[in-house]
Amino acid sequence: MKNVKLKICGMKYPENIEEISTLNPDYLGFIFWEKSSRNMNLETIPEIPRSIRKVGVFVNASIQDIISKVNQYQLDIVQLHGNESVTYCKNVKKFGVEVIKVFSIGDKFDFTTIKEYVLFVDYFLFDTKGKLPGGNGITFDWKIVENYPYEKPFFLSGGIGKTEVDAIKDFFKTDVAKKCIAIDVNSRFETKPAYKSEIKLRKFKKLLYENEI
Ligand SMILES: O=C(O)c1ccccc1N[C@@H]1O[C@H](COP(=O)(O)O)[C@@H](O)[C@H]1O
Repeated sequence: MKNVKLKICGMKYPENIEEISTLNPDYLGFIFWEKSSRNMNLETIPEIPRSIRKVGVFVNASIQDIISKVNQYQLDIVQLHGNESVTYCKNVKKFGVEVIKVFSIGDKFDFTTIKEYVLFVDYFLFDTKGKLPGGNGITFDWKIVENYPYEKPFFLSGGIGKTEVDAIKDFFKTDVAKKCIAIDVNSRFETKPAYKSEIKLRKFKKLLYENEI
């Protein structure tokens, strides 16, 4: 049994945060990008179990802004979803948070281009290249990830919904999946922007479990 972790991203509404927390995901994500319909604008995040790690998602933000949000919302992890450099990641890590660096994948991807990041981030996250920096709701060809050459663990993301369960199952038969620590879901589980369906997510979690993913 692989027991992959689950990250539910793009949370915004207090009652929905509390409701989705009852599913005990491993990570809850909050978008800090003003142009997103999921932009987080609450003063505080409601109390959630400590076992659920809070991830702040940023797109080319200033380090100052990141640090202020980490302190305000007690974020455990920072997800960098823009063109942040290796030096930038290194500087964010100095503040004692874990760093997820995102790379968006198109028709092909040269993993040698991200080698310099390996020493300075905690995880990679592979998302689909699209019109928006993230939250495009479309999948990419996961076969590309089979060429991933590093040991650094990664999150698999981009348009994942219930219809991807069979593909996820197949992906977890590949060698590279040993390095995939989490499945990241977002727009495909929404009933309206940023509002996640508890029923759909519960079913998805159950399907992952039943398929021994
Ligand atoms: O969701 C957004 O609005 C968003 C905006 C800016 C950066 C990242 C964003 N979301 C991230 O995108 C991925 C994939 O989402 P989806 O499944 O394709 O909807 C996810 O990691 C979100 O954190």
